[in-house]
Amino acid sequence: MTRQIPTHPLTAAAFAPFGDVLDVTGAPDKIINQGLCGRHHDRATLDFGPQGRAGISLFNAEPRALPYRLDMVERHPEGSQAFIPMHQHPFLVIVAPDAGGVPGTPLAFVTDGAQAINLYRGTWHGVLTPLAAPGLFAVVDRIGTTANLQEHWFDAPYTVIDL
Ligand SMILES: NC(=O)N[C@@H](O)C(=O)O
Ligand code: NI
Repeated sequence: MTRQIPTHPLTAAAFAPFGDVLDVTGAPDKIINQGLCGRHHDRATLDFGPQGRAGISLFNAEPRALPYRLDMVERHPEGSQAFIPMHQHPFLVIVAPDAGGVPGTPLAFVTDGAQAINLYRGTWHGVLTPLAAPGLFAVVDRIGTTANLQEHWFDAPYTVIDL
């Protein structure tokens, strides 16, 4: 039996060491557009390093299912990476603390369908993992010509299971 990781509902507090959770649950910072829009202002710590710039890409990813086999996590040493769903389906978010240059034990979260995430620069994470179709996401991350990807393949896979 592989090592199992339970999923937990995504909360800003639990995710705080790894990145930002973006949602509109709290009061907006500003009411704009003649009172017809609440602006939840500047909610992510974006970072693209001295040799990068911000880019917006659209991902059309294959949905996965739980239990989910986790073989690898990666990180972007030169920039943050935000996953903004273009739908209202929950998606799987896997992160791991750094343990001296390699990932520690991963943690798994499931969003509530109305959350986006922004991974801090250098955070170990699983790749974008939808749990339903369409797996459409806007991704805000670093565009640059220098390397920005470090992968870590586990000696033995983990299995992410529904809590
Ligand atoms: N490689 C790529 O563009 N995406 C990954 O970084 C990911 O985290 O999904
Ligand atoms: Ni990534």
